[in-house]
Amino acid sequence: MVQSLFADNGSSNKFDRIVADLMETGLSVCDDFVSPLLVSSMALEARELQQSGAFRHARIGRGVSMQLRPEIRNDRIYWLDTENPTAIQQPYLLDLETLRQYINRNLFLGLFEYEGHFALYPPGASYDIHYDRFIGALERVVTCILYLNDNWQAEDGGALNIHQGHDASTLPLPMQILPQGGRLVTFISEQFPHEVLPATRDRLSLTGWFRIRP
Ligand SMILES: O=C(O)CCC(=O)C(=O)O
Ligand SMILES: [Fe+2]
Repeated sequence: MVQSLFADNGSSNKFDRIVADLMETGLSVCDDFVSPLLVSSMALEARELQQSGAFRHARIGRGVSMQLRPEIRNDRIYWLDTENPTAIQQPYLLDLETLRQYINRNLFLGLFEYEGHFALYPPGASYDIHYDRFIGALERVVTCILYLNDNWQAEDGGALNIHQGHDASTLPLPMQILPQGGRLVTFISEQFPHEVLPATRDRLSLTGWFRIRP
């Protein structure tokens, strides 16, 4: 069953619920967005890519100002080829396409395409507080993070810490969200500064953004 951590608005499906949360608060946490079987298949695919050396140290910034800054961010990433998704990625990307259409229909954001990467945070790795939408990445409008971890416990750490942004929020912020497998966190990128806290075990996710035309 799909559960929303926020208001039960009586909507019938996960896309309606996420859209209702986005309209109300700018942020949605949807458990079981993806089935456990698909979570483990995607996690296995990410592991195989990592073992074949396909992951790269993540950088910050964009274009010429892109740089390695491990003191700010030290996860490893692998960009999806969304034009040629693997059979394992396809069901999730199809769901994201449905979500994109729901968001456009209800929030009129004109979201145009999706970009995303697997991210692996080894134990102790973190990502300092930041916005996903900034000068140089203004086309990123909605952030979607799918977690791919089995049986995550609070004592494992690694929470996504959502902070108060420029505008007052109706949410109780800061809010910590654990990277539980199958959980999708969606938020308006410019609305929430956020950080990834260090974990005691590997932390795997598929992070992406719906973009507008630059
Ligand atoms: O993995 C997360 O919980 C957040 C990752 C993130 O903030 C990013 O990649 O921009
Ligand atoms: Fe982020």
